Amino acid sequence: MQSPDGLPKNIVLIGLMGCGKTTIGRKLQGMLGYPMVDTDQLIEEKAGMTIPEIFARRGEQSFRELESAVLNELSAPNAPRRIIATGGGIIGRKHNRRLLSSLGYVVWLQAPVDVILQRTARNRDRPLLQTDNPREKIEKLLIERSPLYHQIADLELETAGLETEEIACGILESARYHFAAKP
Ligand SMILES: Nc1ncnc2c1ncn2[C@@H]1O[C@H](COP(=O)(O)OP(=O)(O)O)[C@@H](O)[C@H]1O
Ligand SMILES: O=C(O)C1=C[C@@H](OP(=O)(O)O)[C@@H](O)[C@H](O)C1
Ligand SMILES: [Mg+2]
Repeated sequence: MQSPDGLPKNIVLIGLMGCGKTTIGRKLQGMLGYPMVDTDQLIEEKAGMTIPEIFARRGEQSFRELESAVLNELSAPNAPRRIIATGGGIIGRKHNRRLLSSLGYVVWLQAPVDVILQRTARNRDRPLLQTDNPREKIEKLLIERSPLYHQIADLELETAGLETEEIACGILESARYHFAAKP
């Protein structure tokens, strides 16, 4: 499929909490002029609760079920082109990884643990980090999840020290090159 902006498919943002998926997704929406969706926001709409409320009242497994359901919906045939920001744990399930890969150009946003800690300390809306030792939790998740992010990433991008504008421009340039090489 050809497209005038050189991006025939969705852009999918993956990576650990605090790497900037939601922020960069919004930036790309402003630059590309087509909609961005965030799986976390769709989950909250579906559940009628915030993410901390879902974790507290129903537990993480229930959150993961909702996450998979939302991803299935985004994968419907003939769904419009979008920028898709995901939650950091969406890659845990094999079926989710398969869907994400087929949805489009998958970008793994990265940041060092110190930067993640700094960025995520600004609010309390990430239940997995509401522990006595969030650093330990981030390090553990990074070890567990990095191979899974790597499995499906078309692009791996270090974000520390970069402005959001630079990151978004870098993604667009790489995506266009990717689709030009593999139409
Ligand atoms: N490149 C960046 N430079 C500085 N701060 C950033 C950058 N990307 C994201 N942030 C900040 O980090 C925090 C977490 O970003 P967010 O987009 O919510 O991450 P994610 O969706 O991956 O969890 C936000 O406060 C955001 O403004
Ligand atoms: O890493 C995770 O398992 C999670 C990441 C969060 O999204 P962000 O990565 O956007 O913070 C959110 O989906 C939920 O709190 C669980
Ligand atoms: Mg987010």
